[in-house]
Amino acid sequence: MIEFKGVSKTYAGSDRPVVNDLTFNIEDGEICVLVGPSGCGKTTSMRMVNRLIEPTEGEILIDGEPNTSMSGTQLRRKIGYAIQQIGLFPHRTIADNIATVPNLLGWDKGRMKERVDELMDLVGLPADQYRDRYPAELSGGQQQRIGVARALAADPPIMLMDEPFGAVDPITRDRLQNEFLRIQQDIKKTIVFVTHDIDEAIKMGDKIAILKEGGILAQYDTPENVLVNPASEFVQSFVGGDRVLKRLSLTRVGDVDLDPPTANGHDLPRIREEWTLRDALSEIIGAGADRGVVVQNGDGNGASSGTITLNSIREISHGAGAPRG
Ligand SMILES: Nc1ncnc2c1ncn2[C@@H]1O[C@H](COP(=O)(O)OP(=O)(O)OP(=O)(O)O)[C@@H](O)[C@H]1O
Repeated sequence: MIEFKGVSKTYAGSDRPVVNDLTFNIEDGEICVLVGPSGCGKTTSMRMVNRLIEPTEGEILIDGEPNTSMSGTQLRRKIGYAIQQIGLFPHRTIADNIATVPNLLGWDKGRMKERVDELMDLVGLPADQYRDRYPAELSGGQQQRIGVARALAADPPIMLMDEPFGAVDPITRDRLQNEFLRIQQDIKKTIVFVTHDIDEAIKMGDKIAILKEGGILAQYDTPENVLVNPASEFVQSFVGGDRVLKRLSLTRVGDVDLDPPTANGHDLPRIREEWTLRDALSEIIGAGADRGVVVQNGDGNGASSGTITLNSIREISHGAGAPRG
């Protein structure tokens, strides 16, 4: 667990904190997304975890121990770091880039090679094809995968990720996010993830910490609760007007109570169980129908497990209400 306890940061030469009295806990195996407008202190907050920046007040505990009591080597072993600018070394091969931290930790060559191959496989770039290339020979999306692999290299329990999928087009970004969520199901790291994009925060976060100007924590909650019960006008406007749609993108068709299969459903749109309600809504409306036939497997030809209607989607979306208090 990572615990922020009354953490503030005021940079030298300024009289105003950019991070102000942050107190919250990040549970093991969870992705906590720090999100908020530009300059609200997201990166500063994250970099205090691995002590690239020291707080002026308060402390950060990792598994109950203040991070100030840990050596540089201990912090590197415990905490991986992936950033938007990627920071791959241009004159080192992909394999050497990924092995940066194991190298610093003095791993032997065989163990390093094995780990590099395993990670390249994990992020979907076959080692025999890519290990000896240089960063400039990879696309932006491939470079970001390598950035993530490098951060994972020494198998740290904690990962800090600063806009790790920021510098690519929206489609590649969506793919990288999905891949990473799939990987996370297996590796279960404790992750601090910085983004300025609320949609990314809602998609990636088990919890979201919404910061506002001056580094003040506006709300810390699950994506669902942030959408349903925004704690203030600020959170409500930051989350945006299409909260109902965002909420629908949190729920999969397969997770809701369906109506029974219809007998004459040939003309109805096919809705896959793994789709989100938002995808289902768009497919049903696009087909000019009021319901769709839910099918079980990915190719759309599977057995029908039921019917989903516009009415039931509307009922589910009703939870998105006014701000609390
Ligand atoms: N080394 C520094 N010295 C002085 N001020 C700094 C320093 N680093 C950041 N700041 C200031 O602290 C504030 C918070 O910066 P930070 O990078 O943490 O914000 P952010 O929320 O990550 O922003 P962005 O989304 O734009 O990256 C900003 O006003 C920034 O100008």
